[in-house]
Amino acid sequence: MRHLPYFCRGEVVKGFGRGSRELGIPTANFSEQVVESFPSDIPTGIYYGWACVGNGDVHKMVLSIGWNPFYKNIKKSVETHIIHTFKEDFYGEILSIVITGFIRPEKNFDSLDALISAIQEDIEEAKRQLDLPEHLKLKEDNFFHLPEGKIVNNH
Ligand SMILES: Cc1cc2nc3c(=O)[nH]c(=O)nc-3n(C[C@H](O)[C@H](O)[C@H](O)COP(=O)(O)O)c2cc1C
Ligand SMILES: Nc1ncnc2c1ncn2[C@@H]1O[C@H](COP(=O)(O)OP(=O)(O)O)[C@@H](O)[C@H]1O
Ligand SMILES: [Mg+2]
Repeated sequence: MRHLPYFCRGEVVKGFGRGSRELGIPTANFSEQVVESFPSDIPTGIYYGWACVGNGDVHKMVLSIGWNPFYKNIKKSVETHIIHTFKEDFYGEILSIVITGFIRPEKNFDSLDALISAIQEDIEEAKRQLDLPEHLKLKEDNFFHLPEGKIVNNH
């Protein structure tokens, strides 16, 4: 895919609160400004890559870009589920991500359980793909060691 790997950094803001409450899968949502900075021709859908909160460790992640057809959102969102258990929320912190691969387009589902199962499969797929050398090497990218506070999107 032409835009990948895609590097992005931005503040974590509040979404609808459904990720943890309804799905049991929290997603760190980027601000509208960061969502608008994404290339308009990057396909909506589910991606995987690496993520780090503030100056923390780099973890595997899955990412959703789009309108969440199951919930029929009016505004496009970019949401990262970090494959790691955090002790606390991190609203207001700077999240740095590199998107390295595409999994599938966004879909609608007949039930909440079907959506949750699909996301769990995405997480397993992301874990497998990110262990491959071509994706693993981006975990060590200098992007994750830039001085904090500097907002850099894809450069
Ligand atoms: C890996 C992953 C895959 C997702 N796939 C879909 C999808 O196919 N269709 C959909 O409507 N929403 C999908 N979502 C988005 C969830 O609906 C969304 O994260 C949830 O509504 C939480 O939103 P919130 O952050 O506003 O609370 C996906 C989210 C993740 C992390
Ligand atoms: N592993 C994780 N991945 C993403 N966010 C997490 C994780 N663990 C805790 N969080 C916290 O949960 C919040 C997301 O939960 P969510 O229910 O999706 O709420 P919101 O709708 O406000 O995005 C994140 O902003 C972050 O502070
Ligand atoms: Mg969220």
